[in-house]
Amino acid sequence: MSELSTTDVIVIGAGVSGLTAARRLAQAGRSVVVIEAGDRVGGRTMNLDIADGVITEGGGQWVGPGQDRVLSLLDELGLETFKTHVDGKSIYHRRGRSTRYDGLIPPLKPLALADFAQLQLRLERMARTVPVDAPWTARRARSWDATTFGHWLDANATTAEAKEMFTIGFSVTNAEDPHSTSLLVQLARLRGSGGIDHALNITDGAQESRVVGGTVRIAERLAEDLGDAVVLDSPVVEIAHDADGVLVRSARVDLRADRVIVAMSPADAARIRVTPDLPPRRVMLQRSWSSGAESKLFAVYDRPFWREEGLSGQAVSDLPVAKYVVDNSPPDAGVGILLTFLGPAGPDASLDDPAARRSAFLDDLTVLFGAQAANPTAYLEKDWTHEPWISGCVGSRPPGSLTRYTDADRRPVGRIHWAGTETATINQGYLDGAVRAGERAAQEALPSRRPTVSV
Ligand SMILES: Cc1cc2nc3c(=O)[nH]c(=O)nc-3n(C[C@H](O)[C@H](O)[C@H](O)COP(=O)(O)OP(=O)(O)OC[C@H]3O[C@@H](n4cnc5c(N)ncnc54)[C@H](O)[C@@H]3O)c2cc1C
Repeated sequence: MSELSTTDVIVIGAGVSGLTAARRLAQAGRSVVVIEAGDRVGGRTMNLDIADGVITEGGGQWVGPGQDRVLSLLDELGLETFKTHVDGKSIYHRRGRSTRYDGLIPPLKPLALADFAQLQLRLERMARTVPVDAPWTARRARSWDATTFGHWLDANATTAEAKEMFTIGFSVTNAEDPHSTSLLVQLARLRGSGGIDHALNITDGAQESRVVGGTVRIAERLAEDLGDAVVLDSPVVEIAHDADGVLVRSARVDLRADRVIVAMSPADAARIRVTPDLPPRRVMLQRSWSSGAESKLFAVYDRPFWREEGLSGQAVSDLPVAKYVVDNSPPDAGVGILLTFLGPAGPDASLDDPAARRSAFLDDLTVLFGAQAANPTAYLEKDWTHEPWISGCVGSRPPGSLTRYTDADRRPVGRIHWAGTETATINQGYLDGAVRAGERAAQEALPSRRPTVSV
């Protein structure tokens, strides 16, 4: 155990949010220490190695227009982006039939297309009435928070095909079953992130670009600049706070500071003991936060062979595993990578077996892209339900939480401030939300000075 020392601000969690907060505080002349439980920085961003410097992203990977704070941070850190590959025809596969199409919108049947449009129109009209900073004050907040997005879809979709489209889009972008998220939460997210087209699209949307070298480079670059101020392998177990300062106890260091920023999802913050107790609103929010269960599955080929056939690599289907597929090849296309998202964990227990999952994914890819897809040179998976310090993918609030616990996600408790993408009002759940939350928490903690009185 190292000697007890002091700093202006302690940041707990070396994900994008915590490291951004630390950078802004250091830039403002504050001393800061970042304490991370794991043996690496980046949190929900990480690279998976394929071979010889070729990587793919196991966690968050895309950035897009409107995500101004993360785009500006990328510039500041000298990191470059490249466009997600979209050239060529995409595949829509439903009920045993594949259709190739150009552009963004899969060729749904005319009735389903009209249904999709009316659902989108209604959702966006409802979202416009939800104040992004205080969704619980919307006129219909109580009734929208009493139901789930999935139940709303069940009641308002008139075609199975349009409902399927929304379910696939929702599950991929939210890592959750639509029946577990409050409708009000979903409306607030739509309001804060540019609407449905923006959420679903590659071009002009949230999936437009990737970071050269992987998004984990953001955290790595931030940590490089912070140097020794980042302590790894040191899970924080307790925060003690009073009017004079905070004391943070972790596996490798105990530190005093004027303020602390907890930069992680509320579900993960629940593991840290706080004395005196947090307000019940905050405790209940943390306990009820549901983390998303989502895995990323990658099939790697010696080249993106589908491009030679005029295909973009993008597919939307009703197949068991590959419901949404995208070309995730590196910028030089030195290898070809097809990516799909699996989850939330569903009732199909056969997919619990890794070998069965791999084989079901490759079967689906073969249906979509032909026999060459059956024999990848490598297969990789990243499952976010087995991380020791991260309880899952981006999650959300169940019905009732937003109207009951309102802003307990980000309201400071004494000298404790909250960051993490889940506390953002704009682009919540995205990397951009993580940056915004870190910058907001740093701003709150700016009045900090080194504590002179012990806790
Ligand atoms: C599969 C997947 C796909 C995604 N796709 C995208 C995408 O394409 N685009 C996009 O914008 N976003 C995407 N996201 C979301 C994005 O990755 C997150 O919004 C962002 O990385 C969250 O950063 P954060 O700093 O808020 O939290 P985290 O990255 O979770 O950081 C929290 C840190 O706190 C640490 N910690 C936890 N407990 C303790 C403790 N007791 N003591 C010390 N440290 C602790 C954790 O180890 C972690 O490092 C995706 C996420 C996943 C998982």
